[in-house]
Amino acid sequence: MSEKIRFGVIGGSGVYQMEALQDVEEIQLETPFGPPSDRYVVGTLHGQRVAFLARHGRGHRISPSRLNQRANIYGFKLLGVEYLIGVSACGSLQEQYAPGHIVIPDQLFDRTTGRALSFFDDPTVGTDGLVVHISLAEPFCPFLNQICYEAARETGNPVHLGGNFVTIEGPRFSTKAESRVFRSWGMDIIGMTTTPEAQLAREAEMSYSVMAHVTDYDVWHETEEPVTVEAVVRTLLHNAEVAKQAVANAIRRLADAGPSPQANALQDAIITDRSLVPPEVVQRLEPIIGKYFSGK
Ligand SMILES: CSC[C@H]1O[C@H](OP(=O)(O)O)[C@H](O)[C@@H]1O
Ligand SMILES: Nc1ncnc2[nH]cnc12
Repeated sequence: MSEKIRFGVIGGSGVYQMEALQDVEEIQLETPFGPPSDRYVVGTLHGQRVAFLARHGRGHRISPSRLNQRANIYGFKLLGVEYLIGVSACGSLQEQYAPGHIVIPDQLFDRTTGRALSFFDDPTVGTDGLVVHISLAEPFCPFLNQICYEAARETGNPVHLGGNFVTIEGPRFSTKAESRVFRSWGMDIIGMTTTPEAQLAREAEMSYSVMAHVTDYDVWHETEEPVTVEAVVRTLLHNAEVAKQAVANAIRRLADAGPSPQANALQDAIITDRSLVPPEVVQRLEPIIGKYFSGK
């Protein structure tokens, strides 16, 4: 890959393309983890090269549990992405986060059950022999969160900086009992895809934030109907336009940004004696860990 593309965008429900990209080319990538959700669409926005991927594939064909999120993130890494913005539809668990609002969460709570959560924990692709424990105390990049917040505010749409985002396995929506428990735990918004996207981005040393746009009040609200796909889609049209505008503003604000603040996230995370890590493991994960083994 000759050209380095520093900025990436993953579009979720309702965001399957970014019309603002110019001089577009489509790139099909293969990864050691299999194929990403779709072809990457690379184009220019505010003078920056940006790679866009439809998280569920164009046409929304892949269920949250079946997403090959490792392939998606690995593909962005191959392209050279340092800053990655996810766009996600979410339910609200608090009255003040109303449908149509944007939330830039600062915390993540994992309630998924069956996903591949790490590049470094997969016997089927031969990563035995390398143990890595990243820090996820701050699961979203605080620097990028601030940029996304200001970028979203610029649209004039209501936006909240901070919030606890719970990721459920899906694909079903929650029961009322579950929704009430999440509220009692202090959760603010609910979705199905930010785990493991956020932690894989951290493992890949990218800055990652999610622009979560609220489509519904999940199922806890006394006076609102329980969430349905129909209700989500009704709100999506407005939300998707605001989110795309906010992402474009964020790219403009990132134009002069230095290297990602997460660029050394693996520095203190590799516990295995480096001389014992099998060369094939290093080779398979070269775009992610190569720099830590180049002097081996
Ligand atoms: C269409 S409602 C449920 C669906 O929407 C969200 O998707 P994404 O995060 O990709 O925008 C949610 O996580 C579920 O996958
Ligand atoms: N209520 C909800 N629960 C989980 N994911 C969602 N995506 C949009 N609304 C949602």
